Amino acid sequence: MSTLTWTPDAPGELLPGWRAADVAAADAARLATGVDLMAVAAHALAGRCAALLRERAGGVSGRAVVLLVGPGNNGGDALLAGASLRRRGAGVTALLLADRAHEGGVAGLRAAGGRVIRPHPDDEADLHHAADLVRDADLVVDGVLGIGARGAVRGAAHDLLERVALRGGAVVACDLPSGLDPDTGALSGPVLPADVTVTFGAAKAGLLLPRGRHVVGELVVVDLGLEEHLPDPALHLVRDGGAPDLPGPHVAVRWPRPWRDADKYARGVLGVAAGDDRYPGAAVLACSAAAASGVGMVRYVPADGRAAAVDPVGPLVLRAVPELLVQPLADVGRVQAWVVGPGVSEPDDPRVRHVLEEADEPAVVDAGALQAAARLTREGTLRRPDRLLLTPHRGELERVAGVLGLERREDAVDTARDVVARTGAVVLLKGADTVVLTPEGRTTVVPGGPPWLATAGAGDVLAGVAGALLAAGTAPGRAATLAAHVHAVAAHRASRGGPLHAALVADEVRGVVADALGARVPGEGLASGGAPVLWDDGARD
Ligand SMILES: NC(=O)C1=CN([C@@H]2O[C@H](COP(=O)(O)OP(=O)(O)OC[C@H]3O[C@@H](n4cnc5c(N)ncnc54)[C@H](OP(=O)(O)O)[C@@H]3O)[C@@H](O)[C@H]2O)[C@@H](O)CC1
Ligand SMILES: [K+]
Repeated sequence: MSTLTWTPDAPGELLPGWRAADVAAADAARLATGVDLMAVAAHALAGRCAALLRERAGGVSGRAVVLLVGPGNNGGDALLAGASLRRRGAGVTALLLADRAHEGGVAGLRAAGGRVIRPHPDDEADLHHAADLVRDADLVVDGVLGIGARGAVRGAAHDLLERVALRGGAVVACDLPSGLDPDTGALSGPVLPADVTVTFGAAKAGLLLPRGRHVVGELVVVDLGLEEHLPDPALHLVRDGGAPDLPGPHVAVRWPRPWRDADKYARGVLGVAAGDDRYPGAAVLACSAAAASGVGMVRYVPADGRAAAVDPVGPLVLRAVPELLVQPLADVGRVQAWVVGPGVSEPDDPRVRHVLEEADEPAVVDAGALQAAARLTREGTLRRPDRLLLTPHRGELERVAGVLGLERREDAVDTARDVVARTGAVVLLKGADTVVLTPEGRTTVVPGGPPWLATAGAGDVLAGVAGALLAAGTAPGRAATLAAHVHAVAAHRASRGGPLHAALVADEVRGVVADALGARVPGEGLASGGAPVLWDDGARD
């Protein structure tokens, strides 16, 4: 479970993240206006450090603070914050871990009465002493590297971090945990996981991405007045409602809700082409989750064009969702969206061919239909990919990329981006966190469910929720983000810290959506007064 929160409480539902180069350019533009950004940054950093010391060590005065200082301005921030903490009575020691250090910062700390030590990188006794100081500190400020970092931390800082990485005391990262790539969140070398990361000007994308999130702790974004100098964000992170089991405002604002006299078609009719003799449960889970998400009706389409009377899966699905219709592909009535692929084991299943090559309705393409989508892309016969939402986990994504002949990438998010570019469909990449990427270039990170959610059938539930949203007219990118968030929140509820299974997650979906929408008056339609039934302003988030 991620502990990432952010303050000050952002008014929006989404936290934007930028690339380091964009933030550096905005920094430079803002600096040119004559503002002393480092002073503002250091002041905010010192304030958060003092608060953490009060929380964890009962005060600031007399507490031991160690600054890990690298060669650049990141170290300068830490030194100036250290000077401020020293003036508040803390004992502050700076460990200079590179061959140079920010001069103004060193002078500032010395003037305030702080101690400055430069451990020799090749001297075992020096490093040992430094490691002891770090271990005994009430608070460590990581100012080794910021957005100027290239690769893993090197030199004395590397050796020291390796020795102290598992210490238990409080850690505040200055701008970002050193060793975390500000753009991708990739961690290289030893990294000190932070209790709080105080980041300057704008959240860096890497702080919000799955690979980096778990070492960030609480994220504090310090306002440096960069807004007008920043381009569009590289990505967004969806926020929860204050705890992982509470849905965030994103859902309340965007979930489609029925108008007072909406009929079932207005609510959305979903075709579910899922499950077969080998995997009947996938159909049950997808249909249950769709029903729990507010779909108007589900038409379940059995394998092999079988009639309802002879299909063995139909009775199971009907037991779970008595109001649904079981209809063979040849007789299926009107639907507004599809879920295709969960529990489909035959690569040539006619249901897959129908949805991917003949249908025009939006579709969630999962599991057994993913490779077919890749193959049809290659053959140029995938019908209207802009209506499709592909929902692979990492392994499936690799296979899709393989079928598409894409170059191997180290980071799954990069692979997903390539798949989006090649197919023209939205991709929802499942993992510890979910990442949604759209052809318009929007990337949204949705904090994941508990680790217990890595369980058979979890993806079938997600597909059902997303399918219900597509049937209601929600655009694929937005449906993906909403479904992933509701799914993760439902999983937190189902788990309550313990094991879960997919059917329990499906059971929680209805309550999560109801809680998210609870503030609205039932039957009154949309606060926005928009489209009569369900709304979608076309935004692709
Ligand atoms: N700009 C502004 O207005 C503001 C900036 N602010 C602050 O400045 C920070 C950016 O500062 P910065 O540009 O000096 O970069 P920073 O990350 O401190 O270090 C770069 C140095 O590290 C070195 N180095 C690189 N990789 C390395 C490695 N793996 N292992 C070891 N060394 C490595 C690299 O050396 P090089 O490799 O280039 O020889 C270079 O000397 C930013 O994060 C924020 O905290 C705030 O005060 C707000 C206003
Ligand atoms: K840092």
